[in-house]
Amino acid sequence: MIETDRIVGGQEISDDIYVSPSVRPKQIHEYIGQKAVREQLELSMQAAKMRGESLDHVLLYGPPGLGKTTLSNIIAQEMGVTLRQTSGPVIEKPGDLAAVLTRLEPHDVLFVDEIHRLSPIVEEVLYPAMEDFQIDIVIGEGPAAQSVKIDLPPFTLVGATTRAGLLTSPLRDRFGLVQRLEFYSDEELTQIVSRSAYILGMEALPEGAAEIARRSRGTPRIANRLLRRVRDFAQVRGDGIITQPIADAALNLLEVDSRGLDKMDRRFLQTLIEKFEGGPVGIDSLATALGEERGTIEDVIEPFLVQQGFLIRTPRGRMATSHSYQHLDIEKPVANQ
Ligand SMILES: Nc1ncnc2c1ncn2[C@@H]1O[C@H](COP(=O)(O)OP(=O)(O)OP(=O)(O)O)[C@@H](O)[C@H]1O
Ligand SMILES: [Mg+2]
Repeated sequence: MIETDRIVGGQEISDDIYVSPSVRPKQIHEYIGQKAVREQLELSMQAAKMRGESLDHVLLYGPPGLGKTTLSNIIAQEMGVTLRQTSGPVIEKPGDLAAVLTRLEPHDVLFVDEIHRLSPIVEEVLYPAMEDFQIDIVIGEGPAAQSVKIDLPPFTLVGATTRAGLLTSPLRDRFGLVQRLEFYSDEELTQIVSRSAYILGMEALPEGAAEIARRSRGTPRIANRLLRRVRDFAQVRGDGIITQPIADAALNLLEVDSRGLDKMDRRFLQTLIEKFEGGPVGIDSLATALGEERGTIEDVIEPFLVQQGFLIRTPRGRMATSHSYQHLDIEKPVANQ
């Protein structure tokens, strides 16, 4: 099974809490990369401010650890308003949502993480709240029950999800700004690593930062995590300075390979190649062979492998690319068509 504290996983793990708050960018100019998203948001925020209105509702989606929470904090900061945070699974009943909404001040940002996990009855309450800044709540029970309309101050809902495909279309349609966060380039991640090292008072040479960046799977959260591990190694086995050879040795020890793949990724590709002749094979057969849940494979393993060209998803199933064979050093059989 996949360890929940997978070192190259995009999800937040216990280890991250020591580093994330201090290195999290607070202003938009500190937010590295995601140029298109940043430009769009800056424009919309400026326009909203000029009109004295609240910013349109924003939906941020993309794999974990790419900076959705960070960006929502920045939006509130740039708009000069308070950020209220909650998440889909936390809001169990319509009343929970009503309580959050009625406490908002004009133009506040309400951040709803994992918005795809809102229950349908809660979602119903959200529609008029987003559209007309109004909610209908039911007071009392049985025949005496009464529906009451409550006006809300204009606010901005920032929804975040790793699974945009799971959003219902009425919810999705109510966001004025829908932005997809992309994996970061090696150059952008190098900047992120260097910036974090500086903030944390570490000495990292540019090649050392670049080595960590290359192995961080396009994900700032992973880059910051690997940086901390490399620092430990540098202190114990070196002189504390993060050089390229030190970063390389530390990451090899952690079994994060030159492309950022870990044991789990390699096992996935190996199974696909060795048990299924490289595919195409259905996701369910692969899941069974690996003893993993289908959802985990789809969310946690595949996106990065697809993005890096190790894997393709076809209507007939998953297929390993020649890139995979090369990376695992397995000879690709000549097709006999
Ligand atoms: N553009 C960026 N520039 C610099 N650092 C960043 C950037 N984006 C994210 N980070 C760093 O990566 C860490 C993870 O980001 P964040 O918590 O915003 O991810 P997320 O997309 O909300 O993930 P999740 O889906 O797990 O909620 C942050 O602590 C921050 O330090
Ligand atoms: Mg988050």
